[in-house]
Amino acid sequence: MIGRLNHVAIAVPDLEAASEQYRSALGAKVGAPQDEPDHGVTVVFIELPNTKIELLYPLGDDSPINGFLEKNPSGGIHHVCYEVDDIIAARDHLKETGARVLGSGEPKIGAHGKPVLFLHPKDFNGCLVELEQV
Ligand SMILES: C[C@@H](C(=O)O)C(=O)SCCNC(=O)CCNC(=O)[C@H](O)C(C)(C)COP(=O)(O)OP(=O)(O)OC[C@H]1O[C@@H](n2cnc3c(N)ncnc32)[C@H](O)[C@@H]1OP(=O)(O)O
Ligand SMILES: [Co+2]
Repeated sequence: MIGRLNHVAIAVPDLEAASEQYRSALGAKVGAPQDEPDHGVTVVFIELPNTKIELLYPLGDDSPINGFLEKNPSGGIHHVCYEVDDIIAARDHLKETGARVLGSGEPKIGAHGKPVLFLHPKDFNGCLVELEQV
């Protein structure tokens, strides 16, 4: 059911410093910061030849990544995003397997303008999973 790896997200305590490090130390192609108010984060995408890295920084007081950054003050890998063809079919199948779909259970529009959903990390070996319909 899942297809390509769309992105790996890293929560960072300093978005500008992390962007600059990927640009100058790692020599990566780094995009501009993008506010995602529906998701409570500001994101910076880094284009790699085979996938993307999504740097995440909290936006607003009730950002879903506040708790993660409190527990991991120097940042850390926050989620992986897999592509699916049909997010509603994927969601319904996953619910049948007992996986918890986060939030309202309805897809939201993600940073690429496409529907996304999140699955509880405790149901996936401690790894928060995002699904994106492509
Ligand atoms: C823009 C968009 C896009 O790409 O298009 C995005 O990516 S938006 C990316 C940001 N949006 C999201 O993450 C939306 C989905 N996330 C959520 O709903 C939340 O962050 C949860 C995953 C439910 C975590 O909520 P909260 O921080 O309140 O944590 P909690 O204290 O209830 O956590 C319950 C347990 O899960 C662990 N936990 C929390 N976040 C985790 C993570 N990212 N990876 C692995 N484990 C994690 C905690 O350490 C804790 O474990 P222990 O009990 O063992 O200590
Ligand atoms: Co993401």
